[in-house]
Amino acid sequence: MSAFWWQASCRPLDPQVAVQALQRQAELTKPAGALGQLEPLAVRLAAQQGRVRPELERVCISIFAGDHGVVAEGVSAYPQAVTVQMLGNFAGGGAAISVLARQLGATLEVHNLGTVEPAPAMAGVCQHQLAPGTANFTQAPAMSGELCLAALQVGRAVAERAAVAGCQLFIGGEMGIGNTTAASALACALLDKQLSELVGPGTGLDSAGMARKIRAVESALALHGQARAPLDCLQRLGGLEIAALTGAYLACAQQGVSVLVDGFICSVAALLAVRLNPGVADWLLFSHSGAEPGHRHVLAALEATPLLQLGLRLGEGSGAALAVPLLRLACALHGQMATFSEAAVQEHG
Ligand SMILES: O=C(O)c1ccc[n+]([C@@H]2O[C@H](COP(=O)([O-])O)[C@@H](O)[C@H]2O)c1
Ligand SMILES: Cc1cc2nc[nH]c2cc1C
Repeated sequence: MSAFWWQASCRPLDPQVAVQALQRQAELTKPAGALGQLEPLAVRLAAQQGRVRPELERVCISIFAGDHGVVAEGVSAYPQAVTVQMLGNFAGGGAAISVLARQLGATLEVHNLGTVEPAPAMAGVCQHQLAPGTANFTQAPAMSGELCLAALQVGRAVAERAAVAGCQLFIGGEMGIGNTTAASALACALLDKQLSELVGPGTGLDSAGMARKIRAVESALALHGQARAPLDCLQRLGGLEIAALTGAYLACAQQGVSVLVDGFICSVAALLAVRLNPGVADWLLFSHSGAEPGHRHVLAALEATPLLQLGLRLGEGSGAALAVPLLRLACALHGQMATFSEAAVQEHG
């Protein structure tokens, strides 16, 4: 018996299907390896789905939102009120992720974990309101232990519902003014890297803003620097939406649902999930390497090979959504291309 839910085993990949899918790749009418990263991607999806020809019909996108006390340090180019305001935009269909979800035929859920201004009841937004955002972590832990566990649990429940609904690919998105400061502070605590490599402009800070953001992360690390255990780091330096994402990734891996990870903040949540339960790594696919400078270091720590590099820095799950057509096409190629013998094409020179 595991002491905590997140320590329970993740679903194992299907090794026999992996071998069969690899064999099929070798028989398709193309030079070996010519489809580059798309080949291991299709094989990985096959091993995750337990079917030699995987498919990605049912894509589920869940956005997690929360406010951050650290915005009091002047660390974002945008006001805190944007977090709540964007919830309406997500549900109303006008946000980037709303457009992408429609184009992909994906489901889109919006979960408000907790904002300073309580969000008005809005159709299409699940209001959890666990707390009025986090505390300013330059002065106190961002969350109590209980709050952190409650936020993890929201993500877990969302992922478990997605699994029951037959979701074949889970995309977590986030919205939270100030959350790149939290993600950078977490990356500093979790990785053996210089702070200057892990703190960036987020939504578009100028140089004075960057100086304030660096000072805020330095103060946070001075206060909480002893934290190394992932859950302790999350509680002290994280955010409600980051905790929910972490819980969702853990539960997806336990339920056997493939995950497509979005940008910098989501990648930090993925790193936390893998540190809490290494079996999660088998279920993670990485969509892109974005503009925030810390992102590539977090991806490197996860030994991730992201599919796209488009200079994205939006969040909301948008980078992951943009990579879905590529995943679907990788599955179509893997499943529908003719083999050398089927097409009567000579295999060897
Ligand atoms: O996903 C990313 O890589 C990313 C990079 C920069 C900014 N963001 C988004 O911008 C917000 C955080 O930026 P900031 O400057 O307020 O910390 C938050 O809502 C994120 O979704 C997202
Ligand atoms: C407008 C806006 C939209 C966003 N979506 C995710 N983060 C965001 C930050 C801002 C400022």
